[in-house]
Amino acid sequence: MTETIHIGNNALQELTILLQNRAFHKVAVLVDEHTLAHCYPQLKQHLPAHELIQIKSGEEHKTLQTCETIWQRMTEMHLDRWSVLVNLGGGVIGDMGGFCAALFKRGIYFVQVPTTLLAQVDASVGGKTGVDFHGLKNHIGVYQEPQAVFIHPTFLETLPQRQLKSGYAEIIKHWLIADGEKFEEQRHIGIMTDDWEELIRHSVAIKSKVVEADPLEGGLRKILNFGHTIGHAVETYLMGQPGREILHGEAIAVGMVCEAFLSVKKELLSEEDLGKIEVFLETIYEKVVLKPEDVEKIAVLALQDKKNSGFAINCTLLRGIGHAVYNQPITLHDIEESLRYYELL
Ligand SMILES: NC(=O)c1ccc[n+]([C@@H]2O[C@H](COP(=O)([O-])OP(=O)(O)OC[C@H]3O[C@@H](n4cnc5c(N)ncnc54)[C@H](O)[C@@H]3O)[C@@H](O)[C@H]2O)c1
Ligand SMILES: O=C(O)C(=O)C[C@@H](O)[C@H](O)[C@H](O)COP(=O)(O)O
Ligand SMILES: [Zn+2]
Repeated sequence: MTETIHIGNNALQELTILLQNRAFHKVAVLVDEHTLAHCYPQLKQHLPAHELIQIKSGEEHKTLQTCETIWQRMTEMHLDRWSVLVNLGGGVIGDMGGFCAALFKRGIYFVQVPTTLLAQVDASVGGKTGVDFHGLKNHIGVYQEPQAVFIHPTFLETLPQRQLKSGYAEIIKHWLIADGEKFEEQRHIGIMTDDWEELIRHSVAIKSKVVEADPLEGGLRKILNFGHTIGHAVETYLMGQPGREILHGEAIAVGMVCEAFLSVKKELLSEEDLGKIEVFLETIYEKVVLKPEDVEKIAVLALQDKKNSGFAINCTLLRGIGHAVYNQPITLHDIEESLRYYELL
């Protein structure tokens, strides 16, 4: 089933219509402290009677422990199987809220109301839900598509610039795997764009088409994971180093440089295209400082990647800008070489 996706400043009206039509027994809204302050005041005008579940923001709270808190609140509210959880937040809220709804009483309904650029262009679409496990990214989870997705670009007005940039990395990823012309056009504009809605629609269209073709990531959907084999390893490794944590999109930007480097090494991508990708990403993201002693510890984390077959690391690489290829075998040595390449840039 492909979820219904509403994009635009009438999206919240569409949410009202859905809730009226479906007449869910109970409505609960999952927020963190920032979305409670910045987004909930506008959302609540579009909701029937409902209750709030508030959790702390941040990747470090995307855990089974937080899920227990959410499930306890859902139990206290006596949510039944005809209730709905409205996830008002970024990818952490959406992934964890979707996971909690999918497992509670073997599954209640949920809808995504993404409030970060990253969630609006990527996380809210496609039904990947879950939590981190001892730092391993999305190690525990299920595929469960929401009833619908309501993307309200106005929510981005209160999003900090660093978070905006984090989401922009997933937009760049979509161009690199599926639209080389868009990459070529936008790399000269950069993040100064003020027409987020057009870029959101373009990204959602790319992701939706891939998810519709391969919802459970048997093959093609792995292209949406470009930059993530190494990006997730970097994100996990730095998450465990107090003061060195980086945002998901920042880690994926590192991963995209490294996996583009390996695309050249595997004679898929040209040196010229690697240069274009590096220059564009360098103009947007601060260099993530990696020390020589980090490299081997980061590389081994890629052995847990969900695209792998046993201990064989299956990476998504680029056959050109706008053309991704999945299930490309790489080694720990390849990953270490790519990280050292990044380190020396
Ligand atoms: N399921 C998927 O397909 C998918 C895709 C991409 C990323 N993800 C996951 O998404 C997570 C990252 O999501 P994220 O980047 O949205 O981070 P996030 O959910 O942590 O939100 C980022 C920060 O912005 C705050 N915030 C949210 N909306 C705001 C607003 N409108 N105004 C002001 N502050 C606001 C949050 O409180 C938080 O502090 C990662 O865990 C990643 O693994 C999932
Ligand atoms: O939807 C997908 O498929 C993606 O790979 C989107 C990614 O941007 C996202 O970070 C996803 O959560 C990563 O998936 P995972 O299976 O590597 O945890
Ligand atoms: Zn991602």
